Amino acid sequence: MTHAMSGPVTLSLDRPNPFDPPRDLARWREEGPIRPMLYADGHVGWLVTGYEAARAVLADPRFGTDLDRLHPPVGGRLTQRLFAGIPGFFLHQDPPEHTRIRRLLTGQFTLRRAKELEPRIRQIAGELLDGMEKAGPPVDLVEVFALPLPSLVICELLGVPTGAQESFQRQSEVMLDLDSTSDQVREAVSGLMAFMLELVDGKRARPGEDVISNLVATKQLTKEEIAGVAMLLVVAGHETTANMLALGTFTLLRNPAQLAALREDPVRRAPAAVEELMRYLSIIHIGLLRTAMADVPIEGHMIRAGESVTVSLSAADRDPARFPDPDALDVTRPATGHLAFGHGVHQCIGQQLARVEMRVGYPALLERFPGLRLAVEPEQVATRSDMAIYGVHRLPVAW
Ligand code: HEM
Repeated sequence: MTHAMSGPVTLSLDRPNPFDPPRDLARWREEGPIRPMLYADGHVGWLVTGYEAARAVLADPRFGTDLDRLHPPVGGRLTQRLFAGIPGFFLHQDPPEHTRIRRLLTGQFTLRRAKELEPRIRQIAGELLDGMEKAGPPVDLVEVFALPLPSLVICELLGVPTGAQESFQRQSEVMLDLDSTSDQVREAVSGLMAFMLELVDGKRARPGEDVISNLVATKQLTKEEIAGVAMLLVVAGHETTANMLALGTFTLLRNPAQLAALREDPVRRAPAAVEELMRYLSIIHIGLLRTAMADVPIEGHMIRAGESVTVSLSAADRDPARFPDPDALDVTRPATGHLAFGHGVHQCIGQQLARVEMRVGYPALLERFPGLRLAVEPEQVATRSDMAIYGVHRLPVAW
């Protein structure tokens, strides 16, 4: 149904229900797939809420991701700005620069490569769960499992030597700590960058079988660019997977019928459940930011060169035109085609790895703790509605 649209809307990040997209998005999507929106700096850009329109924008090379041109839709600053100027940070580069770097990595992030890592991921998950069992209930699932799992996998991927893992984790912890100030994060970013530069030197001297050594071997990137790529992999692959593991577990614990369906055959049902949790939760909270680099007509609107566009993945992934009964969590539905990993040239390069981490992580957790439950009232679980990536700050659980 199409209603007459009023003036530009203002995006709220408030979620009346912790598992549903921010307020108003569903209503706005009903009114149309794209609409004018007031940005934090006072200029009027666009908000995309419909699935097809979201795909169209993300697939269109006339929309760019250059940090200098992006404007925050809400809040005073873009957290991404902390990474401005880091060479090799290709998430915020447009083709052909983006293509030059990304194509050197794609071969290392295939499904086959992710599957090869599966036994090691299973082992890491098992060891973390041993620690959790030993600690005894209650524990914070984020601290003991959801965050260290992707963190250790990234160490493995980048070939961070065992002795240096602690220093790496200390630096990335500050960077990812939600209570860190901008100054602390800035300091951690430069600390981690220094760590990465040293790591690249180490790999030049003693190559291994890891992403950094492989990038060094291509001889196509500078040392700084390789360190920047490594930095991006840490930033992009850490909090995202961690939040999916923790928020996904919270979601399952609050949907007992769905949890029971997954528990019936966790390993076989995990792949579909992971896709559905990805769709249902679509954790990139604000959405993906783009700037039009030319005039582009979309769904009857003309987006002018220079205007900002925010693509709300959480609204698109609940579009009833694409997913029947979209607000119902159904871990057995075919949810593929969701946009939670993005779409187009920037579509998540780590998606197969993230999938394996989740397909291993959820069943391992559920099988180890058949009585897993929240250790606090659900209302007491603090959600990250103030962060770029949605999730939970802590998830106290018992069993
Ligand atoms: C559940 C976990 C994850 C989610 C929800 C997620 C989501 C996303 C999304 C939506 C994008 C597109 C951003 C855009 O178009 O502006 C993206 C890009 C990216 N992701 Fe992921 N991601 C996850 C896990 C990972 C992992 C495990 C890694 C690597 C180890 C990773 C590395 C990257 C990189 C490097 C990019 C930039 C790609 C480019 O610009 O070409 N992600 N991710």
